[in-house]
Amino acid sequence: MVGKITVITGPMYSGKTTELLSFVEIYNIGRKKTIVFKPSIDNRYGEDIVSTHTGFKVSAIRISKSREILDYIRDSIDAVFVDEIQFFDLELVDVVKELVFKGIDVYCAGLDISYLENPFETTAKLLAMADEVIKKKAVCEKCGEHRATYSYKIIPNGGEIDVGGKEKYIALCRKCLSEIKKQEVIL
Ligand SMILES: Nc1ncnc2c1ncn2[C@@H]1O[C@H](COP(=O)(O)OP(=O)(O)O)[C@@H](O)[C@H]1O
Ligand SMILES: Cc1cn([C@H]2C[C@H](O)[C@@H](COP(=O)(O)O)O2)c(=O)[nH]c1=O
Ligand SMILES: [Zn+2]
Repeated sequence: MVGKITVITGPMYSGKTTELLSFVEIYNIGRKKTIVFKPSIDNRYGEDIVSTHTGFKVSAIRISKSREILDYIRDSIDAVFVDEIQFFDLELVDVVKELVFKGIDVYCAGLDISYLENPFETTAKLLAMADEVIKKKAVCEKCGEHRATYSYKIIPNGGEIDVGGKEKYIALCRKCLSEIKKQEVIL
């Protein structure tokens, strides 16, 4: 038996973690054995927790390197969930392959592009391998339409890897992002 790969992607606030955790619940209701991982760099909500922006939380294992996932895998595990995949090293791709060939379903959630609009490589590679891709949109914080595909950094410092929330990033649609960029050129 082989497992399947599902990747949930989109900008910040688009509901990626909410969707990931709803799949965790579905497996748990079906009395399937699940395990959730997050990168140790993401220290926003405490050490051993994955949380949505609305505060819904589940227990998670914090890891620094993708390969550590394999240390926690037992024969009884039915599904593995990984949040914030954009922060993981590229070896996550091989780890995910190994898991699906063991018959485990793997669900990954994370940003597709940075605020500089560069694709996050680990997400991009997993998207290419996925059996199922769920692309989410957020509400644009400028025009209010449910069309936001970009995470815009309001304080343009701190680098491309920079953990944070609303104090640093907002969700924007393409039209509003292009308007803001035009203003940035004028200023
Ligand atoms: N601009 C926004 N668009 C949509 N939801 C937002 C926005 N800002 C805050 N939220 C809240 O964020 C929740 C989604 O949180 P979460 O699943 O953690 O998203 P993600 O993992 O994609 O950042 C929504 O249910 C909503 O309550
Ligand atoms: C756009 C962007 C985001 N980040 C960081 C900011 C947050 O800590 C996470 C994304 O969290 P979410 O669950 O999707 O809301 O990523 C970053 O480091 N670099 C970026 O360009
Ligand atoms: Zn907009």
